Amino acid sequence: MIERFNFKKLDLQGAYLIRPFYSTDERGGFIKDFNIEVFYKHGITHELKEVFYTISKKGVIRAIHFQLGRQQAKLVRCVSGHIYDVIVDLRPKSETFGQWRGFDLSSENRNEILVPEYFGHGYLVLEDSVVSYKCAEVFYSEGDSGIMYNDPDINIFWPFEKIGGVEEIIISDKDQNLMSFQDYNNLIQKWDSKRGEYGESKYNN
Ligand SMILES: Cc1cn([C@H]2C[C@H](O)[C@@H](COP(=O)(O)OP(=O)(O)O[C@H]3O[C@@H](C)C(=O)[C@@H](O)[C@H]3O)O2)c(=O)[nH]c1=O
Repeated sequence: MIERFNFKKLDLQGAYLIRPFYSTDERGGFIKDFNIEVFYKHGITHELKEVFYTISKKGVIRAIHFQLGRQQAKLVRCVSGHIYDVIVDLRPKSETFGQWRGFDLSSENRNEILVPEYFGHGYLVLEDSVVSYKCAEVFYSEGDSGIMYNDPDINIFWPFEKIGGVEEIIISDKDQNLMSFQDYNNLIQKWDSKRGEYGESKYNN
């Protein structure tokens, strides 16, 4: 069995749901989740700069993260287990600013999400999981930032019932003290006046 790469443009402009190349035979399976030429053909021209993996127990929530400065587009896939993955459009000039979309990513469905620059990203772990990231920018610790997973303005519907309720979440200290969407809006205003247009150029910090 051979399944070719498949790219689905999402309604948050610049984001994609991608099914990797997959083939199976009597030995097992073969998955290719990135190929520069195929991605280029579909208009995704990010340079791959960094790859990392996170390992999480059921109930872990990592959200909603982004880098302030040195924007980092990333290709995210759950290589083992099952997560509920969420992207949030944080481009102030976008028609879908502040909107979120959620996706089941699992080793079974093999789906991956292309998270564009200026998006927030996070996930809830529904089964013990390993998640892979292929990033178009390196990690920039000074710019490491995020918005609270339960921000009332963004209002993400996390499937907490699948982990036994919200009281079961496992969350880092950092993620319990992230900014609100309102704070983010205020921050953007400051950037606008100090550094020019947000959303159209990469910052060099
Ligand atoms: C993300 C990252 C973290 N680190 C370090 C910082 C810290 O000491 C340790 C763990 O970092 P964190 O707690 O921020 O890891 P984590 O909460 O898994 O952060 C990740 O969450 C998801 C949702 C994303 O989208 C990623 O881009 C990233 O922000 O690893 C790096 O050295 N390089 C990296 O690229």
